[in-house]
Amino acid sequence: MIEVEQLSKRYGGTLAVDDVSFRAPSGRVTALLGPNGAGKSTTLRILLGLARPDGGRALINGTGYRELDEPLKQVGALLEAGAVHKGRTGYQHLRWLAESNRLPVARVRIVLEQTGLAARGRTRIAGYSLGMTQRLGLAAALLGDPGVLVLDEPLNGLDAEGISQLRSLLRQLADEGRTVLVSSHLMAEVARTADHLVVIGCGRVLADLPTAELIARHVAPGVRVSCAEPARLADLLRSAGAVAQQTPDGALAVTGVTAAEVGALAARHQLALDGLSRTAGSLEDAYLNLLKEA
Ligand SMILES: Nc1ncnc2c1ncn2[C@@H]1O[C@H](COP(=O)(O)OP(=O)(O)OP(=O)(O)O)[C@@H](O)[C@H]1O
Repeated sequence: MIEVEQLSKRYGGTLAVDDVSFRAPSGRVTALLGPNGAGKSTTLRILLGLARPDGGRALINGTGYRELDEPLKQVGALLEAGAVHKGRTGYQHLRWLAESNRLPVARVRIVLEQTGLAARGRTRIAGYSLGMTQRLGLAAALLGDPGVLVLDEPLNGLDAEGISQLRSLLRQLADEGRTVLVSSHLMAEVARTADHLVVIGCGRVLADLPTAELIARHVAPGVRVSCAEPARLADLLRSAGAVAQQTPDGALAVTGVTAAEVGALAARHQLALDGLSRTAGSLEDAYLNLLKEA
């Protein structure tokens, strides 16, 4: 369990983290989501004892990181690609980490397997792609078999297959009862992985809610309509107070009116419709709306 309580941190004139509170319970994938510079890394660095807060506190299993017993067995962390010895192989790097932290060396093979690096364990890190370096960081985080995982932008550099594998791995780790906290600025990718979102912008919490609720609260369902005279229909819809935008395929994406109202308006003006359907708002739209509202 992770608890962040009224955390703040200032760097000169910048309030990087401004009274941030949230919880990440065990058994759940929680995403800390926000644009670049929102304060995600600073929050995670404080949580991991790498920066001191000006106010508030961040606890892991009820304790500050620096007070944890055998921290690597309790918390696995992936921060921005840290210092690794590029001349070593992935296997050697993890083995060195295990030995220097008194962790069982048998864990090395397990985490290489878990992160899809088993076939590249004997390759020098200098030859790793960004995605492979990211997997190696994740393998290092998992080495102590920790109950809490804190991963800063773990999706960065991964290709579609890597993202899908990471998603399954995070889900599995949470299903095993672990606490998984992931930061990202990529709404679409995170939404399919996380159960719960903590959205931050300019150092403040803008939303703290189940992923599914974000759509319901922050995006209006819309209508998709196509006809032979989209520009005319768009004018009519706008006069009726709706927001209508032409999509690349020539249809109109409309919000602010129901599908029935669009149908009735078209009928009144004798416009034949080719298609009319309701659309759900996308998470990406919900996220952008939320940031805009803030
Ligand atoms: N060590 C530092 N010294 C000065 N300013 C900093 C420092 N670390 C962060 N900041 C500033 O604090 C704010 C929050 O940065 P932070 O890195 O926490 O955001 P972020 O959400 O993680 O963004 P990104 O995705 O770009 O890393 C930014 O304005 C950043 O410039």
